[in-house]
Formats: sequence, C-alpha cells, structure tokens
Amino acid sequence: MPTATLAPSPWETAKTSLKQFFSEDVFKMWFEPLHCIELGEDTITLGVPNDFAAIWIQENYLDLISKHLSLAYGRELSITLQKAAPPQSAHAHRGHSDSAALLDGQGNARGSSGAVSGGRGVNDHAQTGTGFDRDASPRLGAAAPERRRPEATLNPRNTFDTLVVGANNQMAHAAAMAVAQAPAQAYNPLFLYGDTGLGKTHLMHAIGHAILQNRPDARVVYLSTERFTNEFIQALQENSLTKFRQRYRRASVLLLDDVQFLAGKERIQEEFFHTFNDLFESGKQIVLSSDRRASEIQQLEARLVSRFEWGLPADIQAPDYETRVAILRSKAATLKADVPHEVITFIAQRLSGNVRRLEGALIKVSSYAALTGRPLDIPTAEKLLQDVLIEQAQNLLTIDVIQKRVADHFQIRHSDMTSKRRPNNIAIPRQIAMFLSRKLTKHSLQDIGDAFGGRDHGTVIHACKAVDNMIEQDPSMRGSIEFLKTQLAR
Ligand SMILES: Nc1ncnc2c1ncn2[C@@H]1O[C@H](COP(=O)(O)OP(=O)(O)OP(=O)(O)O)[C@@H](O)[C@H]1O
Repeated sequence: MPTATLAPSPWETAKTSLKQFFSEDVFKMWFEPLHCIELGEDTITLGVPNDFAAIWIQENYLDLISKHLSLAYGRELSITLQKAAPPQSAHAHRGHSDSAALLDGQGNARGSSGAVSGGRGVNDHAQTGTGFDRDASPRLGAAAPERRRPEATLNPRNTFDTLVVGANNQMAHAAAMAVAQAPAQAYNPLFLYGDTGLGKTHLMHAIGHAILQNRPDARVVYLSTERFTNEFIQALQENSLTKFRQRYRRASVLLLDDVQFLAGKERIQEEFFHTFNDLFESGKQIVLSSDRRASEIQQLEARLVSRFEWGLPADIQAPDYETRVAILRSKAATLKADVPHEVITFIAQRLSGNVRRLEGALIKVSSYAALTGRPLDIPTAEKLLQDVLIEQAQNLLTIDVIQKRVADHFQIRHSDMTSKRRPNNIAIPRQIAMFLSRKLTKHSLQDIGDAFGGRDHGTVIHACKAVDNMIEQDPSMRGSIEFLKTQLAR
C-alpha cells in the first residue's frame, strides 16, 4: 500500500473543504492562519492571529466552520477561539499538516483521522467539490446519521433566501425553485450556464437545501466534475468501480457542477452518460452547471449534448447596476458590516460582471474599516480596490479601446497608432498607448507590438521604458498618463 503520503488530519480536511466556499483572498485572510491548538472530547480550540480575527470569525464564519468540523471529526465540537501565534512552521504548507497531525494524535481524533483517507494524501481538486459520500462515510459514526451529510457539504449560506433575484437570473431562479418544489417533474435535467462567479453553484446548493428541507431523507449529492473525474480514476485504480457507481446512481438528486470539464475526457463522458441515464430513467433529478451552453462545450459527445438539452437550459447573465447594489447591500447585512451607501454604489458602479469579485471587494473595504476604525469613504475604497479595478480592466479592456482613448486624448487619428509615421506628436502618444496596453491588459509584448502596426516586442519594451522616464521627469505628462489610466480602468 502506498503510505508515504501523510494522511490529512481531520482539521486539514475541514480546512480544505472550507476553501471551496471562499475566494482566495478571503480564505487567506481568515482561514489560512487558523490552527488547531487543542482537541478535546467535544471541544476544539482554534488559534487566531488577533482579537479582530476572533471577533470577525465568531460573527461571520463560526457556523460554517462548525459544520465542517463535525463532518471531518465525525462529532459535534464546540469551538473556542484563542489569540495565539501560529505554529513555527505555519508558513510552510507541510507545517500545517505536521502540527495538525501531532495535535490530532491526542485522543479520539487519531482513530477518525486514520479513517479519513486510508493513507491517501489530500487531493488538490477536493476543494472544488464535496462528494459527500466518500468524504463523510468513513468518519461518521452512529452519532452522525447519513442524511445529515449532504447538508454539511452544501454551503449553508447558499440558499434561495440569500440569493438576490434580478433580471439577470430571474429565469434560472424560477426554474431552480420549480425543480426544488417538484424534483424530476419540472425540468430534468436543469442545465444552468453562465460566466464564472454569477451564482450557478449558489443556485445548485439552494436547490439541495430546499429539497432536503421538504424531504430530509432525500439523497442529495453535490459535487464538481473535477471531483467526479478524480473519484472515477481512483475507482479504476483501486478496482472499486461498482462502489463508485452505486454511490452516484443511488442519489435521488445529483447536482454536478462545472460540466464543461468533461470536455475531451472520453472515459469520464462514457461513465457519466451511464450515470445520467440510470438516474434519469429511475426518475431522479439531475442539475448541471457549466460556463457555456452544452452545444458550445468542445469535444463533448453528441449524445451527452443532446441529453443536457433535454430539460431546461437556463442562463445566468451578469447582474445590472441595481442588482449589484442589492447584492452588496444584502452581503453587507449578512457580514454585519457598516458600509456607507456611497461606498456601496461606488463598488457597484466600478465593478461589474463577477459577483464573487463584488463580494471580495466588499469584504476588503469592510475589514479595513473594522480593523482600523477609520471611516470609509470613496477615496479610501478606491485605493483599497486598486488591484481589483486594474484586474477587472485587464479582463475587459482591449488594446483597440486603449488606442482610441489615447488617440482622442492627444487629438491624433486612431490610424496613427498603427502607422509608421514618427513625429513626436504621434510617436509619444503611441508609446503611451503601448505602455498602457502593457499595464492594463494581459497581452504579451508580441501581441501588443502586432496591434501597433506589426512592431516587434523590443519596440514595446523601449516604449515602456521611455514612458517610465517621462512619468519620472515630466509632471504634466505624469498627470496625463495617470488620468488616462484611471479613465481606462473604469
Ligand atoms: N444573485 C446573487 N445573490 C447573492 N449572491 C450571489 C448572487 N450571485 C452570486 N452570488 C455569490 O457570488 C459568489 C460566487 O457565486 P458562485 O460560486 O455560485 O458562482 P458560479 O457561477 O458557480 O462560479 P464558477 O463558475 O466560478 O464556479 C458566491 O458567494 C455567491 O453566493
């Protein structure tokens, strides 16, 4: 048996499963520094870096942490937060597990820890989905009856109550409600699709919660396609396909996230095809999510595409301004964060598209306010969110838009951006546009050179250096460039 990898402790497992619910920033800020100080029969003491973190976690995340801990340890644990320096090796990833493994060596936890993964290391993909069956079954004894498991793997915050409904998700929301009220009768499968961070997972979890509320004995299974894939591969390796199949085909509701990751994986598609048929034919509800329409998923077998389109495809768009304000208000209320209205509207105006990004921005400004005790105003918010604003600009801005804006500003023709003409009144704006393309987009030097009339990447490097010099030496040029940068990052 390959046992060289240290099995993850229940504490690590809980932390890994918590990771899927938060953006990287939020996880790093609040959860990464948490460590297990002491584990008792029905208590656990977690170390937090400071008093503020203790209050924030207590107010906002304790329920969620508690759910994941009981799942990982197989028993209810009452949590105490204590200010404490992180363990010596905490900055190194391995350090966490070593220290956790040591602590878990005391008392009951060892036994349950041993059962967590049978000697396997944590799978990196586990954080993107929680197949409750595998994750929970070895650890949950009589104290934790089976039907508690799915609830614990669904984020308790992702309910219909916490979902803000706007024109962007009205239809998907209505379809999800219909499915939750009458599983396998309304739309089967329900296929939710839309860009990243727009609430597909939220809706899937909401369906799961609602079904469990009506029918607590329902077998609701939520997992990501990555997880499905990994478990299938593992089942192949361990010769346990029958068990794998039973696990998913026994579900009364299967919620499979991110099916675009089935693309190009023939064996997994074949397996899922049979899972799908089995569930569908026995009247079980299937809900799928994807970042695009089924027909737009490359290398997805036609028979799967057609099945995915049997029921109802429902798309989710980016929320409009009013919905963004409503989402931010609702999140601020949940976080018990006192964010001034003008800052809420500022964020809603400046950040569009991804709701996860909106949420991250709100947490950033509200934790700053709570940490420093300083009042929050627009200039402060703008400063705090500079990186996010630039990142958004990088995703939305095209070189063409930069060229046009810079050309307008310096009153030259757009075509001068690509021409070979070199008088200063043209060459300098062109260099500035190259510089801004480098700063505000993710294009390579070569792409930028190509977009400026087929220049080579050395020309772009030269332009960026020249503009850096101008910024340093010429205050009026610095002003113009800053102005353009702010305008473009809007
Ligand atoms: N309409 C909404 N109301 C309230 N919260 C929302 C809404 N839409 C999205 N969110 C929140 O935004 C975050 C991102 O949503 P979610 O993870 O469901 O997106 P997703 O579409 O599944 O993204 P991905 O494709 O990246 O998995 C979650 O915290 C979710 O609760």
